[in-house]
Amino acid sequence: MNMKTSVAIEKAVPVADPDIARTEFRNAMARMAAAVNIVTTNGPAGIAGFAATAVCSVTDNPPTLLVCLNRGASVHPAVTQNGVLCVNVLSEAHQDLSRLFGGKTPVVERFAGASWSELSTGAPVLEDALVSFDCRIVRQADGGTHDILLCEVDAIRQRDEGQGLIYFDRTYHSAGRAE
Ligand SMILES: NC(=O)C1=CN([C@@H]2O[C@H](COP(=O)(O)OP(=O)(O)OC[C@H]3O[C@@H](n4cnc5c(N)ncnc54)[C@H](O)[C@@H]3O)[C@@H](O)[C@H]2O)C=CC1
Ligand SMILES: Cc1cc2nc3c(=O)[nH]c(=O)nc-3n(C[C@H](O)[C@H](O)[C@H](O)COP(=O)(O)O)c2cc1C
Repeated sequence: MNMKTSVAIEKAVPVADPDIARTEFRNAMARMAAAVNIVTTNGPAGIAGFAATAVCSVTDNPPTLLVCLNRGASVHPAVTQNGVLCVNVLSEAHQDLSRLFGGKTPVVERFAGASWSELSTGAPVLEDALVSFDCRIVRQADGGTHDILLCEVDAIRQRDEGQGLIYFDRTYHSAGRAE
């Protein structure tokens, strides 16, 4: 079969200028679809939460996730000092909530946008999240501008209905079935 594609394949040229490299990297990352989460924390350093796509599974033994958090984010001290966090996986109904937690908005306004409960660590659990992973941060690695947080899962709450929320090409999409 003669299958033609209309995809332009460009030669990979290493970029010397770090600003251009950052822009190219971000433009490339914008083509990588990702699930959207709200990562929350609570404890002695206060309540906080932020929208996050840099979240993934590490191992199931013990169940562990990683979360990459920008060191310059206003939420950084609260998350790292509390040592606990909850990864709340968003549904398609949560676009506005994701925008609220995506930066700049004061913490009180962020949490006023939805209903919350808690599981074992005290980190806020979004009532209608698709799934919530309540975690303790067990290790922190240096990722340059970001800290890579290894998080052991203490408790999980999930619901069966609802479609996922996907971030792709800098816009939100619903994660329906492909077929
Ligand atoms: N991992 C991260 O820290 C992410 C941060 N953001 C922030 O949200 C805002 C809006 O982002 P977009 O509309 O998607 O446009 P954008 O051009 O800033 O980002 C495009 C893509 O690049 C990646 N990215 C962006 N900033 C990054 C960073 N500082 N470190 C590592 N990867 C990064 C993400 O995959 C993002 O979807 C920006 O301020 C951006 O920095 C967004 C997504 C992920
Ligand atoms: C869709 C989306 C995904 C994001 N993913 C991450 C992420 O994985 N890690 C991160 O540190 N910041 C991420 N951000 C940015 C944070 O949500 C934002 O910096 C955070 O809310 C703190 O902002 P503040 O410093 O204004 O409080 C993301 C933003 C958006 C809109």
